[in-house]
Amino acid sequence: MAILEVDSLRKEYGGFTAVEGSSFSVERGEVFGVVGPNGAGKTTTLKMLAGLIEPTAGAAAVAGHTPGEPAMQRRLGFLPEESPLYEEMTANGYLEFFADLYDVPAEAARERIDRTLERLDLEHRDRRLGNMSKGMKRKVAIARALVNDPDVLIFDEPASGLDPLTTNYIIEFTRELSDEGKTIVFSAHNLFHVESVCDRIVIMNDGRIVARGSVDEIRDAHGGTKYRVYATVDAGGDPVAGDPVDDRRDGDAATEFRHVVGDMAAVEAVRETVEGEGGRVTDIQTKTPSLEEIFLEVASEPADSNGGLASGRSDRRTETDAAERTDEGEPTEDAAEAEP
Ligand SMILES: Nc1ncnc2c1ncn2[C@@H]1O[C@H](COP(=O)(O)OP(=O)(O)OP(=O)(O)O)[C@@H](O)[C@H]1O
Repeated sequence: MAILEVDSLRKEYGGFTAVEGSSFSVERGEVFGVVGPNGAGKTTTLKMLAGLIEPTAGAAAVAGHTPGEPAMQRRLGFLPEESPLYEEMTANGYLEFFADLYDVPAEAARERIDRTLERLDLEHRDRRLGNMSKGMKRKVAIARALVNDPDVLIFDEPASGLDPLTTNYIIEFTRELSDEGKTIVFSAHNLFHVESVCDRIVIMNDGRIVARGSVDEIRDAHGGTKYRVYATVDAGGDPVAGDPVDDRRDGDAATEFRHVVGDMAAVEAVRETVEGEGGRVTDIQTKTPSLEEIFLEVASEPADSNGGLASGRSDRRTETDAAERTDEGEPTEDAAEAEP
């Protein structure tokens, strides 16, 4: 059952469209990744879900509530990309302060804070936040997002700029939270982590969703596994009956080449051609594209508003946006970007 629904979200800043036609839903207990290059619209999307900024058009619902409603805020934990903390406070004092804001009874708050900081392996809890390392501060910010024991967590770049050990800790912690039934939506640049922890993802580019699904589904939709067939034929022979090959080395006695094909039937066709020329296949290797390779491919292609790839790139500053606004009502003003 979907706990988070996003329907045709759009966000404009002045004449600039930062997010356009964004629709997706997240099931209870899922880890859902929002991926994309710098400026793709990830933070804007997450802020709209957290109720920190108002969409220009479209709607979102978290556990049945509109972002920003007090009932939703109680069920949501948000970790902003930048999380300035009150430098003079200790980690304990800071987290107790936020627990109090959420009306968590003092004893329950103490237990929750202790447990979370223990799991995050945060030492020196009575050290001033201003004297903590970047990684320690990030852990405190994560603990703050959990202080109200939310069902849904929205993490914007939870491990950005941290060392590999701390990063792994945070990614592992995210996985544990999901195992406990929490729903997590997070954005990240590290695609290896995204691939290792996310059930499903959307890839955004230029404000639009350009691919969606599990990493495997996206991989299949973008060519899936490829087969590299290495073969040799006598010099002068025709390696694959006129098909252009990807790599070819002409020697005095033989021509060696590599041909990349998409399925086993094509592999067999190459083999038959090669053997028909008196040559032989010397090796066959499978090549599965990494999420990074797919990302680079889709991030350079235009998108339609449904998350499929389309033929025409939309200009994010088009006049047609103005026409759309007239149909859908006046854009609303941004809510103040305050911390929740
Ligand atoms: N308050 C704002 N006013 C005007 N433009 C904005 C504002 N916030 C974001 N933008 C623009 O909207 C676009 C999307 O920004 P957003 O921060 O959502 O991207 P992002 O995918 O999170 O990028 P990054 O990976 O660099 O954090 C960018 O071009 C950005 O400059």
